[in-house]
Amino acid sequence: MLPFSRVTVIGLGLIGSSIARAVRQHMPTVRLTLHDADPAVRERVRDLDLGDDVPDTAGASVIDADLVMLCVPVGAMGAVAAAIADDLPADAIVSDVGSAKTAVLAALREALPNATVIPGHPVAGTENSGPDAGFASLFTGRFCILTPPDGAPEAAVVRLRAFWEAFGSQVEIMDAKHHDLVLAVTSHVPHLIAYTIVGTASDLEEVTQSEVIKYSAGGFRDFTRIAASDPTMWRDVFLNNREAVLEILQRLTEDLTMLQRAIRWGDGDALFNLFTRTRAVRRSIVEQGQDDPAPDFGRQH
Ligand SMILES: NC(=O)c1ccc[n+]([C@@H]2O[C@H](COP(=O)([O-])OP(=O)(O)OC[C@H]3O[C@@H](n4cnc5c(N)ncnc54)[C@H](O)[C@@H]3O)[C@@H](O)[C@H]2O)c1
Ligand SMILES: O=C(O)C(=O)C[C@]1(C(=O)O)C=C[C@@H](O)C=C1
Repeated sequence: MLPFSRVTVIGLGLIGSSIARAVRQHMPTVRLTLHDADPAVRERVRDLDLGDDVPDTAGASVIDADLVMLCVPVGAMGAVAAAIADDLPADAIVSDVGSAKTAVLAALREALPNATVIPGHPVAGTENSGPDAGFASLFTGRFCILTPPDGAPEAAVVRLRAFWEAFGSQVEIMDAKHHDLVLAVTSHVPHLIAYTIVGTASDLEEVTQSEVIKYSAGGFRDFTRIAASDPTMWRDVFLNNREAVLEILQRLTEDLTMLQRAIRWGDGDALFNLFTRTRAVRRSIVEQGQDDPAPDFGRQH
């Protein structure tokens, strides 16, 4: 049996449009209602025929929903929740896909104090944005982390888990604060490093823009992919996961200083030992199949 029969997705960019496509593919009988604040996006979503209905207001899109999935930038979650508050059915489950969880949970609970709110985060994405960037298999073989607050109804968590598992995601349950620390290490600070190195390279007066493009065949090219990620989304992630990001940045700064000293004083052992350890990390990720864009978690889809 399907966990939900009337799903509303608000925010039809990369993630929202991927969810819409995955719902169509894996749950074709679900009634799918889609809304985006941007009229051009709504028009495109209608052209792409991603849902059954594309109302012009957020309120109208949730009137008979049993699941409302918020797929807007983290900084817009509170405003969207406030916009649907009057029209949300009492038994609907509200979830989201935001990359930071503590701030989103607080914003959703403030705007929707009586609703069942179960935040989530599919750990899957690309550097692209908008309704054309989405694809149905984005979540297949990827983790989706749910961060239910204390006292969240277990039945609601079970239904949301079933929703993501239908897309082939592996669902994990985590405390929101712990999520934010883990993701600061594995996603947020790595993006900041990519933004920094690409920014530094393009600022260097001795190196021209054309040389940056010409010689970016190797590692730098991988950084440029990450540094092409959506500016609004990432501005909001850093402003809404301040504490954890600053804590990890402090650690990173200390480690960089240690490396600076090793290079200055010719301490080859320190460099060699670190690089040996990091090579082992990469190899264990590859062995676990996590470098594969769609590892098989042993489930039939
Ligand atoms: N891009 C990724 O790799 C990735 C991965 C996992 C989670 N996320 C999270 O998913 C969310 C969406 O990211 P995305 O990459 O799909 O962004 P996106 O820029 O592709 O799409 C966001 C959409 O939200 C719409 N929007 C903005 N404010 C709105 C509002 N107030 N009401 C209705 N619609 C509004 C925009 O018009 C846009 O169409 C973010 O919270 C992000 O942190 C992103
Ligand atoms: O592969 C990418 O382009 C991503 O950045 C995806 C990525 C990540 O850091 O892993 C980015 C943000 C998310 O919240 C989840 C996934």
